Amino acid sequence: MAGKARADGAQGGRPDEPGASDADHPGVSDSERLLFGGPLRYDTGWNQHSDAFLELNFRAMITRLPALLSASLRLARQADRRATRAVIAAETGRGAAQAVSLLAVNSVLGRLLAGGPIEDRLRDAAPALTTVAAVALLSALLRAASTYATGRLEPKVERVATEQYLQRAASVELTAIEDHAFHKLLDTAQYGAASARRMISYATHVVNAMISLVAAASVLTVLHPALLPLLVTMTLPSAWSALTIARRRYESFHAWVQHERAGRLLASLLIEPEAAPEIRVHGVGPFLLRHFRSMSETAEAEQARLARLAARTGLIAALWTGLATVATYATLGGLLLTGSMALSVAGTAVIAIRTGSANLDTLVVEVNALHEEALFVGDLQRLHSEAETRLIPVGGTALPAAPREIRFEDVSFTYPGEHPDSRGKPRRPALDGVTLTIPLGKIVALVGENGSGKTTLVKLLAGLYTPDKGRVLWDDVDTATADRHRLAERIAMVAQDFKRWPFTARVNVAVGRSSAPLTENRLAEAVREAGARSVVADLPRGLDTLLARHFSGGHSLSGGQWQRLGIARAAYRGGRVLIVDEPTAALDARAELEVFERIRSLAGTGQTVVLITHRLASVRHADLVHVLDRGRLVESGTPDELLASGGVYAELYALQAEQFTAVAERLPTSEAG
Ligand SMILES: Nc1ncnc2c1ncn2[C@@H]1O[C@H](COP(=O)(O)OP(=O)(O)OP(=O)(O)O)[C@@H](O)[C@H]1O
Repeated sequence: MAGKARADGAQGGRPDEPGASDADHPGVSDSERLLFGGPLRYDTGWNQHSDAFLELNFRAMITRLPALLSASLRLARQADRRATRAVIAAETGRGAAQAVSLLAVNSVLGRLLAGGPIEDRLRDAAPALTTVAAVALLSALLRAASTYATGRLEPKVERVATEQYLQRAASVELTAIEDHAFHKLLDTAQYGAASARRMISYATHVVNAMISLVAAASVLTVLHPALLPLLVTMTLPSAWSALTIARRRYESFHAWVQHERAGRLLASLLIEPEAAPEIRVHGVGPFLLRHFRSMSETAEAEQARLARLAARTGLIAALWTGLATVATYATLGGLLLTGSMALSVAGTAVIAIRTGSANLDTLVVEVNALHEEALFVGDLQRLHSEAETRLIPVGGTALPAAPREIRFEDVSFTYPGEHPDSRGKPRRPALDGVTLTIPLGKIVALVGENGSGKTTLVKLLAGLYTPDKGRVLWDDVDTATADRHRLAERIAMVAQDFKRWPFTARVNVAVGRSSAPLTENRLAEAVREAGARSVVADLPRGLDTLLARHFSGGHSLSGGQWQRLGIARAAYRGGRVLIVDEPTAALDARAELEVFERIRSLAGTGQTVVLITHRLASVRHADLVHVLDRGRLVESGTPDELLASGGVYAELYALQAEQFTAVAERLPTSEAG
């Protein structure tokens, strides 16, 4: 199945069913076959998920409903208690008003169809008629009250649900965010907040329809017990059809959510400024557009499949309802003909049947809509419970106030999941039995070829991951049991791909310590320390320049300028341990020297610097160098010791030095030429 559009389709036309050939799937267009593993094998890499399918059946849907309903009630109460109470009271009142109204109509009909002069009959019916009018007025007032309270409640519910969603997303471990299954849950659950909002009005309609239905059903039972089951038979088919269609839609949504996300990503790639140069120079536009169209066409085929099934289900239900309606009215006719029912009672029965079946229809439609929304709110709840198990722990052992060293003891770490290029083969460990020491207050450099595990090591150091095996110790305190928030407070990090926030330059620096109020002096000092003063001076509005080019008034920075702001951010944070991953990759030669000079002076102030760099000439001022190779520590020592030992470091150093020597040797010749 590798290289095919796994789980990017739904049942029927789904391209991910085991053992199915492409020919079985009319939903998969030729271009998509190319995208996901045809002759060109232009696999964009989004098709590697195979989720366990949802277990949904009719009974499960019904039994889950109360729990989901109460969840939405809980949300509503969290959002606004008073408005929730007002909605419940108004809807209950409206339902009761309908029951009273039906009974009053029954009484009106009874009086009008009784014997005696018409004046007397009208006079007798007058109180009941007044009740009908009063109840109608009350009902209108309650409806207005409910509309107002619901309108107030809905946006609040959405806000509370969204906040809970975002809060969960921000407080889980990095491994959860990087886990594709959890990410899919984040994807689907984002619709839960809007669904929770919509559930409120559906829930009010359900409450209202249920009470009205109970009223109509009670009146019918009193009139004749045979009429009630017939009413139920009339409405069951629409219930079945609506729930079946909803279930299919939901299943399809789950199967296609990744596809949909990929489609949106393709569309956004076509318009994002960062991709624009390459799209034009490499002509990537038509490629992306072709795949966007192919993905959209596949999604359209799924929509068509759902529509076809919905039409068929609707037809079957309509046939069934028609037969039940005929049976109901035939029964009523039979009762009249045999004299088992008076004409006035039959009149009320017709009204009750019409009201009852209208209520049942409403109930079915609203319960169905409620159920559909509840399924998405259910995703939100699943996210909450899943996030609960993956939260960054709060509290823990205190770290020593003035530790001497950080020690990695036989640390191994493997990224979760399979190796992306191999079928079912587990990933190789990114770190494998690493034992090393980081003395605090010194400059420690991590060196090694691409993929040797340097970034992974500093992520473990920062507490972003915990080791699968071994320990990371601050003196004698194991970071696995330490207070993670306190640990993070001691770390400042300029990651390789540090975030370029679409905010002002000021915020981009101060976000390094967003929990404390912004201090201008500290900010100026951080900008100076990072050598970013010239960068800020060149900005049209200095620190207040918006660094988001696609916004009006936005400005863009070069990679090197950004890098200095990143360093300023870490300096502003002022953690005890400063981790810098490739700090000079985008800097010119002069800036590089300057940055290393500053990094050295930071160590002079007692800050520990953990430096990852490929520029070995810059490492010569480090107090200690650890060399990694394929996840293992292969050498440790001062730069001079490592050069003298003639190992991996010396070899890499010689390779870099050779390049300069070769160029230097060629220079006079080329100048002469
Ligand atoms: N988030 C991740 N998920 C899965 N595998 C990862 C992840 N990050 C890194 N890896 C894998 O872990 C191994 C070590 O990567 P790491 O980024 O630590 O190396 P590095 O020494 O910092 O490389 P470079 O010098 O290129 O930055 C690599 O094989 C890489 O593919």
